[in-house]
Amino acid sequence: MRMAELVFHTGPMDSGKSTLALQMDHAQSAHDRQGVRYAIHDRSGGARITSRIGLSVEAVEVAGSLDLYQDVVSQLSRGGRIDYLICDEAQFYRPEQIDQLARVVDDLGIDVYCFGILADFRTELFPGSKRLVELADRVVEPPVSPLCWCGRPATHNARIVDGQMVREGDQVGVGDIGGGSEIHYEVLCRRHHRQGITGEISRATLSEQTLPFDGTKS
Ligand SMILES: Nc1ncnc2c1ncn2[C@@H]1O[C@H](COP(=O)(O)OP(=O)(O)O)[C@@H](O)[C@H]1O
Ligand SMILES: Cc1cn([C@H]2C[C@H](O)[C@@H](COP(=O)(O)O)O2)c(=O)[nH]c1=O
Repeated sequence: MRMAELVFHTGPMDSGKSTLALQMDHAQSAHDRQGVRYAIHDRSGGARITSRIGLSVEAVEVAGSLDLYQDVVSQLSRGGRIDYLICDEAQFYRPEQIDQLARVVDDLGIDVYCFGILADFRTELFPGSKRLVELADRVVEPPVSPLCWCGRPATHNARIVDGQMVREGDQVGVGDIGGGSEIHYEVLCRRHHRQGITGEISRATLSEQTLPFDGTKS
């Protein structure tokens, strides 16, 4: 018999994690398997799992005080059936909550699929992601990697505040990729994350280089 497992799907922002979470939920539920979806700090602002590809579904909000093991047990004791959990934005879960998820797998035989980014804009691991790497049966990268402006696979998340890439600030800052808002994110390769060269800086540098050498128009 197949053993239940704790799986961590991790990649940078915009790598299709929420899309995959929704696809897995859809695929599992198609065969009468019953699942519970959990999420926290979704970009939509609600208790939802939201994919940039346009899909969005309701989820249970993971408050900091929520004991995920007890939550599952209480749903089962009310007569519900649970075959799997889908846990999005798992980087924001507390490490204790990841331990509770491991217990759901081991003691209740329920599959737990987690999705989240590994590291923050400073390249430091989120505590929840660190615990997932420590406990997961498998750590899986999404099949499609987003690209840095230079064409290399993007592996790191940069935070942009008022147009500037920053390296200090609160670890949690819910936001989206792409410009438009005061705080947003851009995915970069390690080299350009380390050098602090965003797409905007690269475009500005390139256009300066293509101006006539004395800077005047002919
Ligand atoms: N208009 C679009 N057409 C096709 N794919 C898109 C479109 N917009 C976004 N995507 C893809 O959706 C994925 C981002 O999905 P999402 O699940 O929101 O990512 P994550 O949860 O990892 O931040 C990326 O692979 C991106 O290329
Ligand atoms: C790098 C980084 C990201 N966040 C936030 C920004 C988004 O709300 C989520 C990631 O969502 P996605 O579905 O993977 O795009 O995390 C943050 O709070 N702190 C960070 O350092």
